[in-house]
Amino acid sequence: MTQYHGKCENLHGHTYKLQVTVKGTLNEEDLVLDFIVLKNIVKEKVLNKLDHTNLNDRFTQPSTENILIWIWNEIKDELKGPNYELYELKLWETPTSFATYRED
Ligand SMILES: Nc1nc2c(c(=O)[nH]1)N=C([C@H](O)[C@H](O)COP(=O)(O)OP(=O)(O)OP(=O)(O)O)CN2
Ligand SMILES: [Zn+2]
Repeated sequence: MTQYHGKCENLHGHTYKLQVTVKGTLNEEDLVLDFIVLKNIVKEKVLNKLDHTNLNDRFTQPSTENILIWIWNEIKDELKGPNYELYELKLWETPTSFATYRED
């Protein structure tokens, strides 16, 4: 992180884990949202843009918090359907360090 003092100001990598939560009601197939559709949106809008890139090229400060806000803005319109909407994001930087983002 560029705007951080401590061990994390040095260039380093993480194996992030992202959890996307959608809320809604059942459709005519008794699904809120097909997992396959959800995964394709996340792949196209998030993973293809961030995975194996230098996050410092996209973010002034690649904190978990800033990355979450960016992901939210990338997928919130895609995840707005007649019966569902984006509810919450959770992003793990390490198995023990994570942040959660929601707009209430
Ligand atoms: N609120 C936040 N705090 C920190 C963030 C962040 O994004 N938001 N990021 C970092 C660093 O990126 C750092 O890599 C993470 O630190 P840490 O959890 O200590 O990760 P380690 O892999 O070094 O874990 P160890 O438990 O020390 O092995 C810092 N803070
Ligand atoms: Zn880090």
